[in-house]
Amino acid sequence: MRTAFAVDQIRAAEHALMSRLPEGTLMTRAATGLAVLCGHELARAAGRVYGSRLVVLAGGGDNGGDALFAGARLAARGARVVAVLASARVHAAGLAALKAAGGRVLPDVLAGDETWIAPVRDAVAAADLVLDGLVGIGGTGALREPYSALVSLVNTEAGGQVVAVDVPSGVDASTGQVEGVALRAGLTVTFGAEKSGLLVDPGAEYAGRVELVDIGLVPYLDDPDVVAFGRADVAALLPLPDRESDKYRRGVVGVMAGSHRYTGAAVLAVGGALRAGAGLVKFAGQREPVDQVRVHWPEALITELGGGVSVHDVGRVNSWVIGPGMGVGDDSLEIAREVLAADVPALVDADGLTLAAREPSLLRREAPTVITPHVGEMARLLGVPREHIEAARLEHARLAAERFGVTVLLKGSTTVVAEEGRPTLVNTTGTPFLATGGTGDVLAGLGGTLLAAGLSCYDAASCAAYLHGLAGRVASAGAPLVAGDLLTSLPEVFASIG
Ligand SMILES: NC(=O)C1=CN([C@@H]2O[C@H](COP(=O)(O)OP(=O)(O)OC[C@H]3O[C@@H](n4cnc5c(N)ncnc54)[C@H](OP(=O)(O)O)[C@@H]3O)[C@@H](O)[C@H]2O)[C@@H](O)CC1
Ligand SMILES: Nc1ncnc2c1ncn2[C@@H]1O[C@H](COP(=O)(O)OP(=O)(O)O)[C@@H](O)[C@H]1O
Ligand SMILES: [K+]
Repeated sequence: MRTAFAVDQIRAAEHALMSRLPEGTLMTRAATGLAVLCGHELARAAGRVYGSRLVVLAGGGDNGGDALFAGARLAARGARVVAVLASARVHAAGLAALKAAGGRVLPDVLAGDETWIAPVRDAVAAADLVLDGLVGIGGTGALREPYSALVSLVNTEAGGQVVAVDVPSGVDASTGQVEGVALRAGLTVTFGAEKSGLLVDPGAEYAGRVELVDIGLVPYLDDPDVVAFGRADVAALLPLPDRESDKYRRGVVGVMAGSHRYTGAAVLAVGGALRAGAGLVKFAGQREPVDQVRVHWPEALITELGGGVSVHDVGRVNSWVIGPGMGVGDDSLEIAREVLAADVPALVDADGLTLAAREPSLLRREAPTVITPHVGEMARLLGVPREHIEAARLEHARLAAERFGVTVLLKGSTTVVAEEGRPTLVNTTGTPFLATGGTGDVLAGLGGTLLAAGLSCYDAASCAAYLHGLAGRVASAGAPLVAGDLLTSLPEVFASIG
């Protein structure tokens, strides 16, 4: 399991650790680790450290100090290092070390004219590696000048590897938010512990690959702010059938999905539930989706609603999945009320969430509830513009979890799972090829089966996101996928988790 922390947690741990060590020890550890990793990058890109070209961007805080000391170490190994100073108050000892090792300083960025632009651009374009020590965890708000101009220049002109020191400048280390410009790194070398903002978009996208340098902070950190499951975490939670299993013990999933317009949603949600290992799937819906589910999944038990047949006729289930393609009319609202009145865990998706935005009491249940909104559905539920949600996924997923008292799986480029009292989970599997109609329906079925098998909402949502993302990768292999391909890939994914 990967763990990540917010800036105030890092600061508290840093404070506790620093009080036991001679001054400067942590920066020495950080800069040493940074220089080693940059050395590897240079060896890979330029074939060697000696003679390679390095540009160090240094801001006015300790982030700049780290970069200058790392630059000094690489200069001592024969790299040709030039520094660009973005503040009048750069780390004095770091700058002195760089100069003593043979590093040079480029023309004054702060002079107030534009004479610095051409030499800095040429140096950045020719560099084998650019080291971003402008702003780290001390950054607040959108980057100011000249930082933002330097970052824009590196983003457009860098010909070689770009390495962010601790955090890409312009990315909020706690939230991953970017106001204005931020540095696009190929590698982020972070110190002590991962920062939450490196795991969640947009920050994660700017960070590139993340390498951690251990500086001894771990014993001083409290519970993580954010976690990411790995294969072993999912394997430990996934229920596997044993000799005593029968279909009822494995879990009976009720699926309420589809409508005459959206028949496919029903087929995909039932497929997701079956392929995740449900003992039994009971499908309830209108005639058209019923006909389609019958054709595609003879394994499902079917209840056709209407004509005096209601949700009660479905009988006992261990969990409900409700929403994909079910429609948002008054009939659907009545059905949603009946389904969500059941005292079993429920996963509410898609149209179920549009109905809940209209009638929030639908989500006020005693039994455990997972909601799986995409950004548009989340915008309706919270009444905020979707751009705000995309910019601050952690914040809005947590807000919805608190406001509705449910577990929230917010879908999208970074899927996050939020539940009060638990670290927010960030899913690291997946592929942008999942952005195609119907893939969310498969996820809903998958999550419903894990709930029926007895997993908590948090575990079911987190495992479902992980498995769904892997299925996307297997199905896509770099090419477009269709939602049905996920169902074909799921057996391989489950087998690989073992
Ligand atoms: N944690 C640890 O254990 C260890 C941490 N270490 C390192 O310390 C780093 C934190 O250092 P830090 O506290 O000095 O802050 P830092 O990130 O350099 O930023 C402050 C500077 O940025 C500027 N600035 C801020 N916002 C800005 C904006 N929007 N636009 C423009 N400028 C902006 C701000 O300017 P000012 O507001 O002063 O004008 C000031 O100059 C951390 O990331 C890691 O690298 C390691 O050395 C050892 C172990
Ligand atoms: N850019 C992206 N990168 C990775 N996964 C994505 C991206 N966009 C969407 N997804 C995933 O694709 C799925 C889409 O689900 P959803 O929006 O509900 O579609 P539908 O309603 O058509 O089934 C979700 O699992 C979501 O996390
Ligand atoms: K930085």
